[in-house]
This record gives sequence, structure tokens and C-alpha cells, in this order.
Amino acid sequence: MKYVIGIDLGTSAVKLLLVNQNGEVVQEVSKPYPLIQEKTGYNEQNPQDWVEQTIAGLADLLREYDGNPVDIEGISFSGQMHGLVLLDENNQVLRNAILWNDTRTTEECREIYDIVGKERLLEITKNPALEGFTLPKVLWVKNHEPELFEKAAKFVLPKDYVRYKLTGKLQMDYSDAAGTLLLNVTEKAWSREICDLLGIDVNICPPLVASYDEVGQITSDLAKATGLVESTRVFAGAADNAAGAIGTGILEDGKTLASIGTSGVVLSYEGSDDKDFQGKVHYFNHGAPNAFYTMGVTLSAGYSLTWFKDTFAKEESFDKLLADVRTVPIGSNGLLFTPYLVGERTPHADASIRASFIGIDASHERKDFTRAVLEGITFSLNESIHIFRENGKIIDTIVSTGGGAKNEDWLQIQADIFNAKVIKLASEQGPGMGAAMLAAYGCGWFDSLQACAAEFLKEDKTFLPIKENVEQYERLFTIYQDVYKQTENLSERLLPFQR
Ligand SMILES: Nc1ncnc2c1ncn2[C@@H]1O[C@H](COP(=O)(O)OP(=O)(O)O)[C@@H](O)[C@H]1O
Ligand SMILES: O=C(CO)[C@@H](O)[C@H](O)COP(=O)(O)O
Repeated sequence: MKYVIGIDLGTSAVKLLLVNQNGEVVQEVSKPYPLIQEKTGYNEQNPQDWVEQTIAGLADLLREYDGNPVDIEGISFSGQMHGLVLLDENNQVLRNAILWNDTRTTEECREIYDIVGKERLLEITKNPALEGFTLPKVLWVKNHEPELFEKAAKFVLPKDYVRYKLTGKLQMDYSDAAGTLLLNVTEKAWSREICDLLGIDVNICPPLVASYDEVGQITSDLAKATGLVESTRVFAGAADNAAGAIGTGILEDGKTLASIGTSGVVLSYEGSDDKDFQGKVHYFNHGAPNAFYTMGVTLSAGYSLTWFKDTFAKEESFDKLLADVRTVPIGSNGLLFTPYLVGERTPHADASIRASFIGIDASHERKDFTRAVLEGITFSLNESIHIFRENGKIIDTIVSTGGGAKNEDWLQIQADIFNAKVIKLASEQGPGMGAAMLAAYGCGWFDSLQACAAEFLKEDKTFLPIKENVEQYERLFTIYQDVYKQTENLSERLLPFQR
């Protein structure tokens, strides 16, 4: 039997999957690393942590593996998007990575609009200037740390840096490059126009490759440290959402994904780049050949639940915390949560908005709050589904993935709020599976990613919307939508009191 490894460099942890030729996950390893949050709005990670934990994870995987390492034919990657890793001329990291959920760059977004123009930016990149994207972060370092920026010779994204440390080769794939706001999405080339207008040397952009391109082999040092063989083939990999789309079979028009990891994402396949969503949802290159996807993003999805658990039930597991949510009625006995812990992206691109519980009553218990958190996160994802439907998309079936898909009560809440059939696959690790599939396709096991999906992806369970629940959630959703408008100004006025 032959194998491939999918490495998903998430925000909370790196997750490694060893997958065989039948698409079975035969081993799984997860290695966490911390977020560095120096100030409100700041979210950084140390790239060295990613590398050390990935190598430790590979070593763990190989230690447990009783086959011949030569049979592990390929490795590929999925990575948290947009995070800025700046490298000097010797490819040494110049500062902590500034992550996708870091919102310090509101001024730089204005600068981009002032200089490039909103219309032109949308024409070239298909996306608006949002705090989370990479270009505003590049400008922030240029504006605030000019001496350090002087030394910058290249920038890459998180998984590209890890891949560089495993292979010694530096590249970026189109699906991740699309999230930088420096790529001409249609031409699949760096935009010299944007770079020139903003005073950025286009040479700091790395060489571009396709997600399934073979980009090198692992170094002898890495082989020694992990037990892998040097001949193991390495394929570029994709942005975690593009990899998630591959790993859940979102490979043709009409297919939709909901992913609840640290962030939350609703993503839909697009066969072409000529639809017009007026920048309301992101429009990126897919990891599959000649394809695109549109998506809406909740910045703090699983992260809201993690925050709630760490703050109010630190010693308990997620399963224990969620054990009694099914005993709480729909609407959490009149309690509503909006998940704006670090600001929001879709539909409100707003770095200042903050979360709230509305309707706290003396009768509420912890389980009411827990269910309200699950419902609030899901309402937020439903805002993206609402935009897709308003723009004529038919969304009746959704594949659910990510840590949030581990809980069946939450999957039923998703079916009821989304008013769609929700499918849970055998592995909830869509991005890691997508990375493994890119390696399997790259190794020539299949003629297409679609053929690989047909063999690898198995449905585990289906959750159907329950009519009475759908009706109740429709009424609650309109109240949820009002909370943003009612709390926008309050959040703004509370800003000076933040850390
Ligand atoms: N057993 C569980 N039930 C429900 N949600 C869970 C469970 N375990 C983890 N999660 C949620 O999944 C999130 C992590 O998902 P994951 O896809 O691993 O994230 P990332 O790729 O961002 O690192 C956590 O923030 C948590 O909210
Ligand atoms: O910013 C985005 C997408 O635009 C996020 O989806 C990141 O890509 C992080 O993903 P997770 O760590 O939550 O999987």
C-alpha cells in the first residue's frame, strides 16, 4: 500500500494526516502552537513554532507507522491564509508573522483605496481591501517598521515558509497568492501596477506555482529528523479554504462548503471569474485547475467557542461543554450571541465591532450561553449564505467540515439555520484531506482531483432541516441581523477603553 501525507497548518495547530490509496486516514497527529496577542486587534505567531511542531508531528507520524517509509510517496500542504511572513536576503524571518485575524491595518486599507482606487483594485484582484489580507500588512510594516522593511527581500504565506524549511525552495501557489491582494486573479500573475503604485518592489513577491505542482523533495536534515526518505515528493499545496474545498469535493458548480475552524467560512465553487458579487464576498483562485471560489468569512467562529470554553470552562473538554446543549430550546431561551470577538469580515467589514450577548435573564444557565454561542456563530455563517442566495445561487446541500463538524447537535443547528441538507464526511479535516489529495493527484494516482474525490471522500452522516426549527430560526435571524446595527456605535465608543 502507498501513502501520502496532508499537512494542514491551521491557526490553533498543525494537523497531519497519513492517507492510503483508498483515501483512508490511517494516522492523525495534531500539534498546537500559541497565538501572540500583544494588543487589541493584534494576532501574531512565531513561524519557528510552525516549523518545529510540523517536524515534531512528522516524527510522531513516522514513529507510529509500521510500513516502509519509501511507500510514503508524497506530501502536500494546506495553510491558514493571508499571514505575512517577511524574509531577509538569506531567507531569515524578520519578525513574527502577522495573521489573517489581525486587524491593525485599517489605515493601510484606506491608503490602498486612496492610491489604487476601489474600482481598479476590484478589477485586478477581484476583492476589496480588508484588514486581514496580506497587502495591508506589508504596508503596515513599511509604514511602522521602515528599518525592518528595508531588509525585506521576499514575503511568503505561512505554509510556504514551512514548505521552504522542509525543501529549501521558496514558492507560493495561486490559491494562496489570491489572498494577498497583490495577484491579478484572472491573469494569475503578480500585479506590477499595484506594487508600483504603492511603492513596493515587485521582487519581494515569490515565484508562483499551481497547487498540484511538484516543487521539490525533502532535505536530508528533515529526513533524518523525521524518518521520511529523501525521495519523498513535495507538492505546493493550497490556501486552507481552497484545500478544504478539494478535501470536501467542492469541485463543480452548485457545491457549497461550511467550515468551522478558528475562522468560519461558507464557500461556493465558481467555474469562471466573471460573476459580480460587488466585493461582498471574497473571490479567489481554486486549488483545482482553471477554477475559482467565492466565500464569506466569520473571523471568530470556532475561536468564539474556544474563547468561551477557556474563559468559563477551562478544565472541560469541548464534548463535555456541549453535552447538554440539546436540552436547551431553539433560541437559547431568549439569549443571542454575536461572534465579533476580533471584529468581523462578512457581511460587515468592521475591525471595531465587538461581540455581545443580548437578552441575559436571571434564569439563564451556562448551557443557555453555550447554545447561544453555537447559534450565534452559525447565524454569522448564515449571513454569507444569505448573500449567495440573494445573488441567485441555489444552496440546498452543504458539506460541513472543520472542528465544528465534530459535534452532531451543532450539525443539526447548522441544517436548521442554513435551511439546507448538511453532510458530514468521514473525516472532518477537509483542508488536511485536500492537501493529501493534492499529493495523491500530483503523484499520478488519479487523472483528476474529481476522480480522487470520488475514491477518497465518503459521506458519514446527513442532517436534514426540521421545518418548525427552520421557521423559528428565520425569526431569530432577523433579530440577530439587527444586533450589528444596534451595537456598532456602542463598540466604537468603547474602543478607547480596550487594552
Ligand atoms: N469536539 C468539538 N466539538 C465542537 N467543536 C469543536 C470540537 N473540538 C474543536 N472544536 C472547534 O473547532 C475549532 C478548531 O477547528 P480546526 O478546524 O481544528 O481549526 P484551525 O484549522 O483553525 O486550527 C475550535 O476553535 C473549536 O471551536
Ligand atoms: O482568513 C481566512 C480566509 O480568508 C481564514 O479562513 C484563514 O485562512 C484561517 O483559517 P482557519 O485557521 O480558521 O482554518
